[in-house]
Amino acid sequence: MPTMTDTHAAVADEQAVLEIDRFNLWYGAAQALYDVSLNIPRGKVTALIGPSGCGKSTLLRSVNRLNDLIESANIKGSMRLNGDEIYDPRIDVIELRKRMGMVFQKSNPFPMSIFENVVYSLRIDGERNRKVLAEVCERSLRAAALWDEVKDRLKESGLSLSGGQQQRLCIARAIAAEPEVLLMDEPCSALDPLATGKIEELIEALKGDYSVLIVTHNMQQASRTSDYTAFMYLGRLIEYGPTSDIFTNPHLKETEDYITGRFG
Ligand SMILES: Nc1ncnc2c1ncn2[C@@H]1O[C@H](COP(=O)(O)OP(=O)(O)OP(=O)(O)O)[C@@H](O)[C@H]1O
Repeated sequence: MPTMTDTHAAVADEQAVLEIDRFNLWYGAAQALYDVSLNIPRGKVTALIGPSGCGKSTLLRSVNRLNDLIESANIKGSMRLNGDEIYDPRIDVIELRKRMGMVFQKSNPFPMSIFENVVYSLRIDGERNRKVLAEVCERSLRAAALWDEVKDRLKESGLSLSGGQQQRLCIARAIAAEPEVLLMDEPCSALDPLATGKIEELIEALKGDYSVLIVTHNMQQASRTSDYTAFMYLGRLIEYGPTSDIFTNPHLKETEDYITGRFG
């Protein structure tokens, strides 16, 4: 197994929103990430793929420091969000997390109305202007491709929506906060194919306006929705490049074996 990442030259043409530099993570004595270096481009969708247990979720959760909540976790290395060191001991983690959106495997609407779910981050920041709240709500629901389905029921509970709608509501809530990067951890794994298709279309539509880093088990999903793909194996980043190249013309045999289903 190669210990150096094969990063395709095209990645260097992109402007990075997130720079991950020789990042290592241990759970107690067990190392889960080894010297991972990758730049996540601005305004693009980047997919993290790889077999179960290779460290995809660990890497994603490290970006917004969710791994701080795990006592046994220790890190070495650097991550920068628009130039700011994420692991700077002086950084305010709450403020840092506000700069990122996070969408989990299982949708997690708050037990409140659809409207209040979407404008939640603005409420936290003390926004009271109804016109502003209504505008942000509509814009975010439109961006999350949910507006037409819910515009007449904004006062109903977010929990009254279908699973797929709930996941789009969570994306709308994340978008409303204008995140610098949107992190998605297998956002379709609990959804049926129809709802999955809608989320995939939505992710495609977010390109350009948003920088998305998405963990997925599903290679078709990675190839359909992402501009760049990073292949991880056993805690290492093996190959990283434009999605079309990774899927049709990978440089490494390990990547080819994985994407053609020979293991994983
Ligand atoms: N909280 C934890 N404590 C100890 N070990 C952990 C913890 N979370 C993950 N691990 C271990 O770290 C390694 C990477 O796990 P991780 O969940 O990041 O992989 P993954 O690629 O996201 O897997 P999957 O696709 O199955 O979700 C695995 O060996 C896992 O058992």
